[in-house]
Amino acid sequence: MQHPQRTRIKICGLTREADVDAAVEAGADAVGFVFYAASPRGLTPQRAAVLARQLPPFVTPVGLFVNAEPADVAAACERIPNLLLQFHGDEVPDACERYGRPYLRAARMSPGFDLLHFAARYATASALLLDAFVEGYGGGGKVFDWSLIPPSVPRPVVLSGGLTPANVTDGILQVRPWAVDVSSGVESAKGIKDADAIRRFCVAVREADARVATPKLEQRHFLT
Ligand SMILES: O=C(O)c1ccccc1N[C@@H]1O[C@H](COP(=O)(O)O)[C@@H](O)[C@H]1O
Repeated sequence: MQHPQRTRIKICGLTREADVDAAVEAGADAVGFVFYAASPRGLTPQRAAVLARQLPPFVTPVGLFVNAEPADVAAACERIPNLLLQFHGDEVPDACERYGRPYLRAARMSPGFDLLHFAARYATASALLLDAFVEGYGGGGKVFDWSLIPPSVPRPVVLSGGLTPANVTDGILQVRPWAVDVSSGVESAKGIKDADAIRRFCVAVREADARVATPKLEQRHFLT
């Protein structure tokens, strides 16, 4: 019997109305807005709020922050009331929890990184987003060695880092994550998404789902 899980899809780093439409039409569950001035995908809360108003119900806006000032996170939360937070810098647990909102915590994966210790430290995270360790915190389009992920992680896992329409099926079959997240792998230029690549990415995720028979990661707390 086919496993009932539908891998959730987040398309990150959106900056244009047309890209939001493309992500929604392709079936994305979440779209990410980067509130990090050093990123070529960086947006102001005002601009992100305009894009977020385009989202239909059940598509979640996610705000990505890298060591942001609390006032800046709060300002984004005020502009986009249903914003799910994603912390992608060096934020300690208290800094992630202080807004009283669900949050994703990015883990920068490299050999020797202790993901289980990280998961225990960020036990209040809605999910751990696993990205490759790169200079400049993320969005580098770099794949990490998926075998670094322990077979059982006590939080839902969002697989990220260098995913593309060509490798996401393998990633899902190998890791069996709760969700996948992509940015540079569906771009034609930094901050400019390619609608066809977004569509092919989502099709590749569904192909993987169709091939998944049993969950690999421990996610029973989610499936009950
Ligand atoms: O997108 C960015 O510029 C960025 C900057 C700082 C931290 C994270 C960033 N992006 C996020 O990194 C992961 C992986 O991205 P990619 O698919 O490898 O390009 C993803 O969550 C991006 O949104």
